[in-house]
Amino acid sequence: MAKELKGVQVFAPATVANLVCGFDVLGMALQQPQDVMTMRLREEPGIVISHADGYDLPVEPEKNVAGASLLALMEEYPEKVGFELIIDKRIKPGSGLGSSAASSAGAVVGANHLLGNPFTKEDLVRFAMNGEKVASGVKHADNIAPCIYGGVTLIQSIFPLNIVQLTAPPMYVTVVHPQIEVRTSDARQILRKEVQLKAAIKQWGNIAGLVAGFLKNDYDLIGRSLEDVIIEPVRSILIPGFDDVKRKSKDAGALGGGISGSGPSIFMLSREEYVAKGVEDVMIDVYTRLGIEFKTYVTMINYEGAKVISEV
Ligand SMILES: Nc1ncnc2c1ncn2[C@@H]1O[C@H](COP(=O)(O)OP(=O)(O)OP(=O)(O)O)[C@@H](O)[C@H]1O
Ligand SMILES: N[C@@H](CCO)C(=O)O
Repeated sequence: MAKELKGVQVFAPATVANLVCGFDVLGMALQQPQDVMTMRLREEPGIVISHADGYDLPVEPEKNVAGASLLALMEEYPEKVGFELIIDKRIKPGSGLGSSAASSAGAVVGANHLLGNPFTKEDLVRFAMNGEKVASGVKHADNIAPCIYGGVTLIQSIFPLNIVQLTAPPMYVTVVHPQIEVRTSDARQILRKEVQLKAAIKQWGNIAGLVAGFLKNDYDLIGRSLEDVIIEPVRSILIPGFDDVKRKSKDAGALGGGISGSGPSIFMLSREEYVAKGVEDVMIDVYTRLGIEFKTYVTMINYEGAKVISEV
């Protein structure tokens, strides 16, 4: 009988990319939902992927985001190694909640642990960006970085990779995921390639305001800065109920919010739990009236990121 090699179970959190005005540069990790992944070293080199969930995702390493990320890691590891990976997705693919990033980040965090932690977190982000390239056609890190570091992260630059970990005051995050699929690759293709100077000035004022609001624990500034004049007006057309959810959530006391990643999920930030729960009621009401199936989460910022929870 083949001997069982070392294995681990990894939790990888959902993430909200963009954080409204910070397209491709800001992201936040959530406490819920989280993907679960079981990984083992193999005696043979190579990657074997299977799914413990009902999603029809590719198992070929170069087509699965987890496999593509591991291949990048293996290229920089000095010895030949092999991994077996069982993915149990709790974050639905195409949700806008960083489903692809959770698989990519979870896989490299698990592999690094199994190999004795030869790589830094920044290395792991670099490897996992190869998974995002498979999912969306572009190596962006605004989901990957918060998934690996936890909390709120700023991608100051992709090439060279420069990640800034931001502090942020405690906040509740209410999420509604209408059960329609918006692929990141499609949601990127509909964006205009040029931006008006007037819109750019508004946008970079908001990004700077949001970052300053996080660092100063200034909830009012955070709320005032949660505005996107470039991406949201184009993408929100793909999400039925978006304007209603946003307006009514703010009336219910939310600081603000917008599209999570490339959608269709919508997120709203609140300072108090009772407000976050009131926002959930608003979301339930809007989607029940529209007759669209949905799922909601009332959660908080996850400050830990993807982690090995046990050896198996
Ligand atoms: N292990 C995997 N987990 C999730 N998606 C995968 C995986 N492997 C390949 N994919 C592909 O990646 C795409 C899903 O990624 P996509 O970026 O569109 O969704 P998302 O990660 O939920 O959204 P967002 O990045 O906006 O938060 C699908 O086309 C899916 O087939
Ligand atoms: N920044 C990315 C996140 C989604 O993966 C986008 O909005 O397209």
